[in-house]
Amino acid sequence: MTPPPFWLMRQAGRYLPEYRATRAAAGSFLDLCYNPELACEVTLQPLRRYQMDAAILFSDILVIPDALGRSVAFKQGEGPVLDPLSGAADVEALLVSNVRSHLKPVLETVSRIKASLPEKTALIGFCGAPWTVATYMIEGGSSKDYAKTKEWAYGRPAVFQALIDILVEASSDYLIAQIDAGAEAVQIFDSWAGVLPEEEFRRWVMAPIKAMVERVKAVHPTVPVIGFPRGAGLLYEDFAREVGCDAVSLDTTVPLDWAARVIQPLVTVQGNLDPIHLVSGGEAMDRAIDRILNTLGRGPFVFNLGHGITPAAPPEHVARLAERIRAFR
Ligand SMILES: Cc1c2[nH]c(c1CCC(=O)O)Cc1[nH]c(c(CCC(=O)O)c1C)Cc1[nH]c(c(CCC(=O)O)c1C)Cc1[nH]c(c(C)c1CCC(=O)O)C2
Repeated sequence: MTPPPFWLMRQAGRYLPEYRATRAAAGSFLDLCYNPELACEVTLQPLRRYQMDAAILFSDILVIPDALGRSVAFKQGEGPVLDPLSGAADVEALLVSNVRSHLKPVLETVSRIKASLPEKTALIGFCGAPWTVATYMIEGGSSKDYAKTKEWAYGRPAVFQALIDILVEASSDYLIAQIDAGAEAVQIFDSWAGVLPEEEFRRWVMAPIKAMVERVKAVHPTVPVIGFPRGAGLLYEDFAREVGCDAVSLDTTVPLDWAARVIQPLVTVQGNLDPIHLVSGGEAMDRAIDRILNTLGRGPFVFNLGHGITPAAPPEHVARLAERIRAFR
């Protein structure tokens, strides 16, 4: 047995003092996302400490609404704040043709990272999935219940479909451009996939991601696509079977034995250490890491967290995690 490859969602971030220093020098969070030199620097920071097997582009899923002409801001302690879409007229006014030129700095960041990475380290590009990005655009930020977005999806499906179609096209083009610039795999983050009933999950999570995978594969057939339908529960199986992703990222709640038996025969699995184990550390973290390695580490597997690392994780716990994965035989 060789140790599985690993990287961590949000591996560049506030738990690292060097990130906080660069972030403070950059101005706003979006300024950092659009500054190729500094975005490349923060992408590489966690790799210098922990030598992950992959780097993930430093950016955010909300650069797409920003590129489409919606106002996006990140307020200290509040998370993202967007000017919420109010209806069909706002959807029609989205600046679809603006996306590639607006996101040029991000593509330059990709090229810079690629040029700085050793050959053996993979570069992962990413974007948000249409459903999750739509929730931010309609709610105007984070949400507890996604009520407005669901009202659009259930009660005004034609308008909602028009928005989803725009996001499918813009996001696939963006992923293709990231691959053109040097990304060697891409991940589609559907962080709020888990709040929908079955029928709507198929329509608003599975179908748009399937359309995106088809578009990306038409241009780059061999570049792996990782899907992350966080919270999909039992629907992880149909997602893995039907959407066309090469790998599926498992959230923290997915039972390991079930994943080994049902999902791993279909696709490569990635996951799923609870990020809070990285905060509490100690023997409980060690046991959780070992269970994941022992259950999933003998099949096609990438070690990761079940969601993004939190600012409270002590960097030495991440070092302990990296050591433990590398010691797996
Ligand atoms: C839902 C979502 C967002 N962004 C993202 C998602 C999907 C994954 C997930 O569910 O966590 C994805 C994302 N955001 C960021 C990355 C960078 C790459 C990485 O290291 O993984 C990635 C892949 C940087 C970031 N994106 C953000 C930060 C923190 C901003 C800061 O430094 O002040 C970072 C490092 C801001 C952000 N961006 C978003 C929120 C809700 C927030 C505020 C919450 C927070 O502050 O952690 C939207």
